[in-house]
Amino acid sequence: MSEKVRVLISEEEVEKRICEMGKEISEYYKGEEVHLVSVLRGGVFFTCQLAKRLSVPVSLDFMSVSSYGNDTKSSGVVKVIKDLDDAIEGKNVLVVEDIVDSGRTLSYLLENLKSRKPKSLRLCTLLDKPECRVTDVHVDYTGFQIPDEFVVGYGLDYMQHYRNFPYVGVVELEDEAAK
Ligand SMILES: O=P(O)(O)OC[C@H]1O[C@H](OP(=O)(O)OP(=O)(O)O)[C@H](O)[C@@H]1O
Ligand code: HPA
Ligand SMILES: [Mg+2]
Repeated sequence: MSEKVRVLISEEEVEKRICEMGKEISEYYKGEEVHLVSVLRGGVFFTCQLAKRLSVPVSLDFMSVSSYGNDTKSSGVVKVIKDLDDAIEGKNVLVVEDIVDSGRTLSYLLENLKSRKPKSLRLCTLLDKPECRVTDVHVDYTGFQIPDEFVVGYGLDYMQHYRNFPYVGVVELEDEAAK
């Protein structure tokens, strides 16, 4: 098997949308500070781009969770690989993710963070696949709703590849033997 990547959302579209999201989020937190919790590894590209578009004071921390490993299907088990460095009690926490798919990762993570008593807790995702949800997750800010296709780029990987692509693309698997 080899794979091809078809562009789904161009670099220009992604960056234009992130600017819009930055304005909306800055408006919401006006007069307050926001503490971004970036979800490694996938969320890091979107976090950097979004953070540059926020006009309110920003602080930043990272948490690493994983449930896909090298598969295109969720294992169903969310593993914490790295916890936050700092406490979030009393902070306005905005979780920044690349994608909400089955919802398992974010449902687990939001419950986990809620128990640490932040002042507020909201979720921002670049991509959302609403039709794939197996667990309810409330998303406050969505960049794009996309269909049920496995996507890469802008932080998202297939077998750890393509995270650095500046656009969002769909992975198309090609059977070498069928050629
Ligand atoms: O809604 P879900 O079905 O839970 O899927 C979404 C999660 O899956 C991916 O992470 P992954 O577990 O692949 O780890 P990674 O970010 O390190 O690639 C993605 O970055 C989200 O965190
Ligand atoms: O569509 C996807 N692509 C890459 N990683 C993912 N993790 C959940 N859904 C996806
Ligand atoms: Mg992830």
